[in-house]
Amino acid sequence: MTVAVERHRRDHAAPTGWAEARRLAHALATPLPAEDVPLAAAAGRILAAPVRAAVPVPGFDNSAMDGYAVRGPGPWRVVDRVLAGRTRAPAPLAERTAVEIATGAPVPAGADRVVPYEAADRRGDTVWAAPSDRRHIRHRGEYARPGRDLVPPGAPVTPPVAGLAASVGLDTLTVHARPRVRLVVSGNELVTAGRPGWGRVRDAIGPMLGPLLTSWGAELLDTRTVDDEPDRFAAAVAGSLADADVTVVCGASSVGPADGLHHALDLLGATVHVDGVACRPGHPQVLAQAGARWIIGLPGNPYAALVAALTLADPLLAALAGAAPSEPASAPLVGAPAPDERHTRILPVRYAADGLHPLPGGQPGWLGGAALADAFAVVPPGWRGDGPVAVLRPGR
Ligand SMILES: Nc1nc2c(c(=O)[nH]1)N[C@H]1C(S)=C(S)[C@@H](COP(=O)(O)OP(=O)(O)OC[C@H]3O[C@@H](n4cnc5c(N)ncnc54)[C@H](O)[C@@H]3O)O[C@H]1N2
Ligand code: MOO
Repeated sequence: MTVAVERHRRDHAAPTGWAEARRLAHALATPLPAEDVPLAAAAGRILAAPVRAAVPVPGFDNSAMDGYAVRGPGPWRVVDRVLAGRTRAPAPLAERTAVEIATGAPVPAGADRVVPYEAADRRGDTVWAAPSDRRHIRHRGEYARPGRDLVPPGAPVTPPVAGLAASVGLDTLTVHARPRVRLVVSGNELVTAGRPGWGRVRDAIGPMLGPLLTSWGAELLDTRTVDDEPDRFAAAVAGSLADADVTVVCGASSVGPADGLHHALDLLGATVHVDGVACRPGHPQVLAQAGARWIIGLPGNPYAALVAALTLADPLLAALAGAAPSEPASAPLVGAPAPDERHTRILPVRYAADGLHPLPGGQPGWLGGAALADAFAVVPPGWRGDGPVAVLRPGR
């Protein structure tokens, strides 16, 4: 009870505005150190150093078409056939000769252009073609020279970035470490499998947040369940800090006698940056820091937990991974909710031709609306149904 009474006093502090909470969660954190990782493992990470060409691309003058490499005015006598994959240069072309050539094969020195098959007329060993300005030759280093920076630090490693890196001779990329995250799910009432008996509640947050945090770039260390006894709960949070950059706690963030997050943060001497956010649902959310470690407290109601994760976990993980804050899209909202002067409301919505339509089933304790949602509309305080609203899409 002492815990609850202390909390009531602190709870008079004004909550942080939703947009400000989101901004703080990104602005307060600095990126984790850089590491070199193989291309296959780099997708989704954020570059800590530029992608720098190690070799010229193309690596040698080569044909952009299947056809004939020719020299001088035609007709030309076909003297050889050059396919891709050879590692020695073909013999230089003499005047009025041609080689049959494949796309990507090295063009012999002296060739003026490549005549595609479609533009060529071959009879026996002789080939004719109309004059043309199109050369169809890709020159060594025309796309990139060694040492050229192609993608800047801070950019995400998309599949094309990985492909580009391979094309310029790289096997690894220098990226920021992934934030190591642990989920601590608390509640005496929780069960983690099967049909909950009377008085029991199935944990819905662990199965939702694990994949969500991973989609935001986290390396999920594990999910731990812990009961509500304050000292055991505090020990679980303290223990998690040993190896987790971010400990996400759910179901202990409010003001009740069993809501021990603030007690745990006091014992840790943590700095609390956000304690309550002016949004519905999801107001009992916490962002705290103990040294270089971060603690996020999410409410126990599952939809409220999702909203709070969108508010604090998404931007914090982005910042630790070295990514820019995600800029929400915006779209008109059709069917205004009742005005709320003080809170930002986060609604599950479906896209339609005329805009976003709120879905039923957005109660704090129920994921029915969220499960069918295309996205989540952010309705600012005092919104009266005019103009577009910001839209969040989990799983960027
Ligand atoms: N006097 C006040 N009471 C409450 C307030 C308040 O401001 N003043 N806020 C309410 C709001 S809003 C929320 S949200 C909850 C948040 O409470 P906690 O974060 O401390 O969470 P619990 O009390 O443990 O649980 C709340 C609710 O959610 C269920 N739950 C918890 N964990 C899970 C889980 N992993 N999966 C599914 N369901 C879960 C739990 O059984 C409770 O029903 O506080 C309100 N009270
Ligand atoms: O966070 Mo609570 O209702 O706002 O579920």
